[in-house]
Amino acid sequence: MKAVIFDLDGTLVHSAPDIHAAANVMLSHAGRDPVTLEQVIGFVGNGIEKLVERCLRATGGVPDDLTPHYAQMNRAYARDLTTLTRLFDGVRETLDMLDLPMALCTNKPEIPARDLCDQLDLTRYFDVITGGDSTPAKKPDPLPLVHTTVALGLTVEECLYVGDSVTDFRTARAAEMSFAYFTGGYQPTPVEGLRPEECFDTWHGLDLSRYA
Ligand SMILES: O=C(O)COP(=O)(O)O
Repeated sequence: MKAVIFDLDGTLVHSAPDIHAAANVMLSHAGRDPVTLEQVIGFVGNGIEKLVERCLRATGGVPDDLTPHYAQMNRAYARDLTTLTRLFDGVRETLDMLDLPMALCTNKPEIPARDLCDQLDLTRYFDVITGGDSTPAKKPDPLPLVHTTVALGLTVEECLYVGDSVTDFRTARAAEMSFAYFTGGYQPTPVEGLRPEECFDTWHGLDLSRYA
């Protein structure tokens, strides 16, 4: 293994509280009731547009024109990207100890992904940051992961992808890349087709080389 590529939300950072706050600002502008943090945790992972759509569906239905709701969500989220967002315990120690090139491949749009990393002092770890709008397709399409690999100057066989969701798992499988599943994130339920030895539930003392 020559590099490790990480998912962001629910894998490295517990970002749902800020996403939740922004979603409720967006919903209040739309005249809707708020959603709970637990609902939002279930809505994260397929990009901000899907999250907005899922919030609106859960509170009365999806309007024909989603554009103003996306804009409202993006504005509210950009204001408070890291007010409530924290690294999962043990993440920084793992990143500090890993003596390999590292990259990010998230469905969060690239600008907020980069800003969040800057604000939490994460940017310096990553040679490549691929957001949900950095390529024409989002995960679970393999394109963003393959793009990240190529940008690292490596092949898919030389990289490990680390994520917390079925979407991440399917992305890695579609790209034919090794995968490690963090079960302490946003989708703790077992995934069909995932071998138990590919799972870990804590970042403390983690040796990622065993998943390669
Ligand atoms: O859905 C999002 O916006 C981001 O989710 P991800 O970091 O788990 O890909």
